[in-house]
Amino acid sequence: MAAQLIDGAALSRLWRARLSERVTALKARGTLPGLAVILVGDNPASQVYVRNKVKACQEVGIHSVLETYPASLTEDALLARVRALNADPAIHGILVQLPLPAHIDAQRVIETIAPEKDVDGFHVANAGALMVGRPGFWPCTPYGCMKMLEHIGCDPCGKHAVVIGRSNIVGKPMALMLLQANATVTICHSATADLAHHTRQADIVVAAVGKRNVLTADMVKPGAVVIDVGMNRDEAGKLCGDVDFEGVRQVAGWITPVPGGVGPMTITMLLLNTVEAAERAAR
Ligand SMILES: Nc1nc2c(c(=O)[nH]1)N[C@@H](CN(C=O)c1ccc(C(=O)N[C@@H](CCC(=O)O)C(=O)O)cc1)CN2
Ligand SMILES: [Mg+2]
Repeated sequence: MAAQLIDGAALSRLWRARLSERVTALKARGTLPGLAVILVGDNPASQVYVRNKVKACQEVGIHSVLETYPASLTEDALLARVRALNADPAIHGILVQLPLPAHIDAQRVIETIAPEKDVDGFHVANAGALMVGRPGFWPCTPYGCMKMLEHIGCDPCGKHAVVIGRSNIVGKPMALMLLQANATVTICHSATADLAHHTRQADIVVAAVGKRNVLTADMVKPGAVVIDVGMNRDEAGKLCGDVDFEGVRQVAGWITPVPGGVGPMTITMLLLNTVEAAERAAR
């Protein structure tokens, strides 16, 4: 039997309806949640993502401010903008769209965002909070994956989860979230000797490499939950993930599509973090 689909767009609609109610409650108490979105340069994919973020804010009643700058913006100028937003009481969340132009030190920019406004969850203070299990902000993509697991009733406790990829924004935080949920976690990466050996043992596989067909049907245990974080283009220019979807869906128990899977949930978790930031500020 073919795998069941984990519909990230539908789950997003559910979450966004709940978030609208939290925004209404905040407004009634005199707080309008505010998100600042900064885009530097003209990366076409980034332009789509920030536009979708602004649109999603409108949907749930969050006030958003989009600031766009040319790729020639200096690092100092960007840091000055971030510091000004840190001091702005109308702004509860600050997001700097990645990637940044090569002359800007992205990590330095992220470390300049006040941790309590770092709704991307990329600041070391938030990464550290996740590491030790303290409250903070969780990075949106892996957070969205956890919500998808919860939604299908997949409790990671006691399960073997294999995360393919070790980036700071997806792979590493994903592994920590699964560990916090009491999964046995294996992290695989470009130097892993026999990837299939690991993935075949997994109850949950998260593919977050940025390369097509990293996971094929022969690498998956029957019934496994497969989450595809990849965002690639095939030869025809069609959007696809890291997973060979047509093959793997014949073996897996659950699978996320691309598009319409993890992507929409990433934006929804940004909304959740922003509402949470405003609620914390209003306490
Ligand atoms: N500051 C950040 N930068 C980046 C992040 C991030 O979380 N914070 N993640 C990615 C890009 N990203 C969000 O910014 C993102 C990527 C994709 C989607 C999405 O909804 N994808 C759709 C398809 C969209 C399309 O048609 O191109 C889908 O999967 O259905 C949302 C957010 C890197 N940068
Ligand atoms: Mg750089």
